[in-house]
Amino acid sequence: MGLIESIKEKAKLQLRTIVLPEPEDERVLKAAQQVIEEKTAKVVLIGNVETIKADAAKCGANIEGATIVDPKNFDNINRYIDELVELRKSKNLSREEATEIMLNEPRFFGCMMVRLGDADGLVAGSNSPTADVLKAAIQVIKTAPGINTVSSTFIMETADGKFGDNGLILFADCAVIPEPNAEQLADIACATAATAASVVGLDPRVAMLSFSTKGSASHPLVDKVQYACDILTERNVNFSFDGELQADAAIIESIGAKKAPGSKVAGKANILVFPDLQSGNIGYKLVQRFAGAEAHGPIVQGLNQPVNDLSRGCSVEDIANLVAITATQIK
Ligand SMILES: CC(C)(COP(=O)(O)OP(=O)(O)OC[C@H]1O[C@@H](n2cnc3c(N)ncnc32)[C@H](O)[C@@H]1OP(=O)(O)O)[C@@H](O)C(=O)NCCC(=O)NCCS
Ligand SMILES: CC(=O)OP(=O)(O)O
Repeated sequence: MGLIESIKEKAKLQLRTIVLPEPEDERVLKAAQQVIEEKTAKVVLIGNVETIKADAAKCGANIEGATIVDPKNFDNINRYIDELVELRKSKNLSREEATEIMLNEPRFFGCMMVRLGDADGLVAGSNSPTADVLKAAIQVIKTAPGINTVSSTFIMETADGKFGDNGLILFADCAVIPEPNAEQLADIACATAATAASVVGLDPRVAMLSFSTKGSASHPLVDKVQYACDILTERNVNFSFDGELQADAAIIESIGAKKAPGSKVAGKANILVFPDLQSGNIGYKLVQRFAGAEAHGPIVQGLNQPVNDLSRGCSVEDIANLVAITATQIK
């Protein structure tokens, strides 16, 4: 059974409730139909009931079985507004501003459904930039206890099975932190190792990427990655990691052996931690488009409850797959 099939089997057993706050996008409506048919989750769509039904009819999506929640006609709206005012007290958010957000920003409303237990998780981003989804998630859901850093990972399913574990390899962070410092890079490594183990069932081998392998180049940017490795050593983490490594040394056995002899990770990494968001985001899109890899995510890490983002270039299948992944992240 492939990765997504096995995740869907797990999701079916739990039948969680997942919010899709962007039903104005016909891919979301078609994905809702697929999720309902595959029974991987219960679906909540946010918006005006008549509009959503008309849009679904127009694009031929059968969304029977989905629950439609209209914030403008929602019994519990005052509770949601009060909660947002409380959460943003330190930012002096007024009740009027909170009301405006809850009525008109479905990603915030959807995150509040999750926070207050009216839904289990949320998937958005097909019709909005990542920053909009992340802001709603970070402000409403917040980080999990003891976690400082929200980051993300893509599960890359490469076609020929040569890289990672039978073709499965995680890339991080490709969506959240533009310029991570060494501490944040170490947090990204820890979070991605946890996702690899819990969502994909991998034994993590983390390569901390750079344009240098083991001191082959000198630059403050290389120092940052080396320092992140020192932090991981200090933390005494329970997974294999090595760095700094170039990408070829991380994934090609013969090159890893030449550039980083004796490394437990070089040549066989199944997690690549990129040094910043420029390299991470560009890197995942090139592998997805040039190599035809499936890119599942970005799976957001470090939040107290699961909210996952999509690329605006996603397919109906990508949305349905991420709904299943989200459903299995719920504890
Ligand atoms: C993630 C992102 C939206 C956060 O921006 P921001 O302006 O700091 O967001 P907010 O002001 O809503 O943050 C709310 C709080 O979360 C904190 N926060 C922001 N990013 C965080 C992170 N990665 N982890 C933990 N906390 C974070 C902020 O410091 C802020 O704290 P405060 O309320 O105590 O002041 C921003 O870093 C971003 O745009 N990232 C790039 C997204 C992107 O374009 N990706 C490329 C395509 S996928
Ligand atoms: C993750 C990502 O790059 O999202 P988008 O393509 O929507 O910017």
